[in-house]
Amino acid sequence: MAATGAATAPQSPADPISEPAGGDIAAATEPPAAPAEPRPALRALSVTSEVYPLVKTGGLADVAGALPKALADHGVETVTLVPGYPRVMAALEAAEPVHFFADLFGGPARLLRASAAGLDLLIVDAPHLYDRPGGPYLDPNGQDFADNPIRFAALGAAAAAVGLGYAGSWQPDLVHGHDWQSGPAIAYLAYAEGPRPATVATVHNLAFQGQFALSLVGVLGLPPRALSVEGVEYFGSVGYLKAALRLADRVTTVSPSYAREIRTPEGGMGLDGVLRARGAAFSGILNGIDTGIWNPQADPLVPHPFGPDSLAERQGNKAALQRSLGLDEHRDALLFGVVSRLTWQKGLDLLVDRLDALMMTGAQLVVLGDGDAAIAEGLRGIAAQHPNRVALATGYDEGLAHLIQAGADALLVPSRFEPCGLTQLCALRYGALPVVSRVGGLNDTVIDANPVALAAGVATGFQFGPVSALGLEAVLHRVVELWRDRPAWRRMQENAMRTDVSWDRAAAAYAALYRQAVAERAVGE
Ligand SMILES: Nc1ncnc2c1ncn2[C@@H]1O[C@H](COP(=O)(O)OP(=O)(O)O[C@H]2O[C@H](CO)[C@@H](O)[C@H](O)[C@H]2O)[C@@H](O)[C@H]1O
Repeated sequence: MAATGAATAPQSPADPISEPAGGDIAAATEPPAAPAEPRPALRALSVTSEVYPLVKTGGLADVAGALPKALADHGVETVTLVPGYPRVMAALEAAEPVHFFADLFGGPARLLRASAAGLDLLIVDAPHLYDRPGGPYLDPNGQDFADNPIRFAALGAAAAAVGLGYAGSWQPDLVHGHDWQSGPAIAYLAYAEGPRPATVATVHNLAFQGQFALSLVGVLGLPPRALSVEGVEYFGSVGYLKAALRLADRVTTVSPSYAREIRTPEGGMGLDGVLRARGAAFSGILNGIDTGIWNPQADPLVPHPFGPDSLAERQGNKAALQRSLGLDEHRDALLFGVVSRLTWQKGLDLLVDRLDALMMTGAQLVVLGDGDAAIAEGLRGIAAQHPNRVALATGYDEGLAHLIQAGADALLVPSRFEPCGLTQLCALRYGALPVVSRVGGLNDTVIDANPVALAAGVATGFQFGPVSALGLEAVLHRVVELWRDRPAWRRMQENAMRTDVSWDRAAAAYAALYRQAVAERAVGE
């Protein structure tokens, strides 16, 4: 594959990141240089398949949306590269073309520079790949787009073009790729000749690996040596996530506990060996949440704002939540909430299994979620038996998600594995005590109400393990027991709400990691 610059650039689709004939129109149209401003300490290109609020299917979007703002306080200027899906294109106010690709995997494409929702964006406007109905990955029937490997290879080719400095005038010091969709970006940069930016790959969920037929290698335009165990080859196929984990200068995941778990054969989903081999280049940095959006004292989606010193106000939100879903408006009924994808990962089948036991305690349950039809069916069945005590809301509903956090007494997250988890962080901030399995980031963010933590006054929620229906039932009984002691419950709510769940610490850690990676690359070159 060509490295940088037009001089070496063939025009074959199998070499998508080489300089196309269109050239750099931004360079041609830019006004004369203004007096030099101090250059920001570090420029990062974030490569992601989703970013809140433009396009979201899960927590990756939240992270990609919030991290740039938090990094700005740590001397990092971030530009976010996303595919030009219809909903992204529709959100752009003013977009400036900064580069043309004559042929980006089967059609012409443009790179647009724009801002939207406070984000500085580069958009891959490739209608043949992204302008279609459906979500970012699935068609309207819920099937993966057959050309997903190509769609995200194109994102990677655009990332590499920006990273290598021949797509527009902005060039990053570092490229930060998220999940398997950014594997090609990391691979193109790793196999580029000449200087390149440092690279960081972050795993938000090891279960999604982007594994495709070996024949794809020819289409990607990677050099033959890429097809080895040291490169993109993964158990006889092409592995996008594997490539990122193997080839990025630094690899991170979203909590220290998950970083430990996925280094083991039990938790590593086939990639533990690759991760162990990275040694100290692989680490866990705990996610935060956007505390501007998730602020119970000033949340436009919450009818009764409240803080740790005005917890009584929460009662109005609980009543509003019960009313909106047709539950009895009992203030003393312990109201559990769930906001989640309904999947095996999230362990909600365990909840279905134990719902009868929960009903016997007199508690109420509100579930907002979408996904597995069998889990939804199980919940619907119980809701039909207890219409005034159990409600299931399907679909994606931002307003209801906020109201559940603000009105439920406890939030259930019984995940089988959880890289970090964001809903328990929102729950801490909103005083809905999180009830979580002792895995991954759930383990790192919730302090269990065991006798020692209660005596020390530091408990913020409930943990259970092992992750089983019986384990869940046991913790539900502990929660019900503690609910009877309202002063203790209230103390826990105050602790929970005072927990620092912001991005600040994580942003400092990412900024430090970026600087190390950039410094090492400079030395290595
Ligand atoms: N029906 C619905 N309506 C409205 N909002 C809904 C919703 N269902 C879910 N959400 C929202 O979607 C987000 C889900 O984030 P999570 O971190 O809990 O899970 P996810 O598994 O998608 O993310 C993966 O990536 C993130 C980010 O790194 C990791 O924290 C996580 O462990 C990993 O599995 C939250 O903001 C939640 O409020």
